[in-house]
Amino acid sequence: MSVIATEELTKRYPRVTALDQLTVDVPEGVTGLVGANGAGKSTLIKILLGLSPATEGKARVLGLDVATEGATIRERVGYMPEHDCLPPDVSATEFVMHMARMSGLPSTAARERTADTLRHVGLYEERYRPIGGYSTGMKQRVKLAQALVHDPRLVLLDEPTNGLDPVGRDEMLDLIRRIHTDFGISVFVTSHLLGELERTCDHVVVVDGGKLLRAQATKEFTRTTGVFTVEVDTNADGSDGTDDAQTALVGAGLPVERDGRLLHVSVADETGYDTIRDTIDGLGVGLVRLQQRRHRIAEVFLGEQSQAPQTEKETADA
Ligand SMILES: Nc1ncnc2c1ncn2[C@@H]1O[C@H](COP(=O)(O)OP(=O)(O)OP(=O)(O)O)[C@@H](O)[C@H]1O
Repeated sequence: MSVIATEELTKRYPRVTALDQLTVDVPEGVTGLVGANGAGKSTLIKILLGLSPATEGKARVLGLDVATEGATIRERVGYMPEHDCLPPDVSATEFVMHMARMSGLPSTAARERTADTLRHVGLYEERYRPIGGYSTGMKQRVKLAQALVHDPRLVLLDEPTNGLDPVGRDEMLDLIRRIHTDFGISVFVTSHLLGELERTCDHVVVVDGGKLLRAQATKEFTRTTGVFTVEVDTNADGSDGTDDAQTALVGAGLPVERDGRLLHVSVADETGYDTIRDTIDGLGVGLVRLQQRRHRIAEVFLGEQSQAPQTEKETADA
């Protein structure tokens, strides 16, 4: 069953069309919504929560119509906003407890759920300190906790890794994955980083300029290629075995591209794998790695997009 379904969804602001006839089905599981800044991701989330009306088209969340059933959607869905929105003077426990009570949980249940949820997101003793003194990573965890505290069926997370360092980002991505594996809650998470979604999501939806570019299972994006990566050990006399392996593979009729100690070997069919293995075996050199390459999501977009969402490398270079 779809947790989100839109049909020709359009949102026009006076000067810009933020969403342009977007039709997409989001299944249960973890789904990433990727697009460059301004692609329309936050606009879509606000429409899905029933907080902003669409100009044209329809959308349903958990089978509910966003135009008429916004309040029920917000009862059943958790939302983690992109921007800082936390009160600095209260503790995480007080804030998340307040949000739990606002969602209708009785006081004892709210207290228990608050403790469980803060533990799940990795906030322990710090949960009693005022939020104003928290690091960005801790604040992101509080925002995540308040989205989960009322045990929703679906959470919408808007750029949850924004402002985090690489370690913080990995921890957040791990937490997001576990929201689904541990609790069975579906996740719809936005990012402008393709690499993040590749690791975390079962499905990826790509938008550009408010239009749908692709919606696919992650494993279809990252399908295997006909290229094997080969790495060999040093020879018995201590010399690098890569030269010999390259010569032997080329001699066996296989096209080889060298990248330092790695040899990328293109094969036309299944017999190519056997040829590589037998050729290296014939050399008597140790095989360290023989691995079929998979497409990275970012590669799928090369040449396909005028303004591709950023890869992690592009962002790091910026
Ligand atoms: N309330 C608004 N009034 C006018 N234009 C808006 C409004 N909200 C968004 N826009 C415009 O709509 C487009 C899509 O914005 P949106 O915030 O949905 O993009 P986004 O993909 O979430 O990007 P970001 O990650 O930068 O927030 C942008 O051109 C933005 O300037």
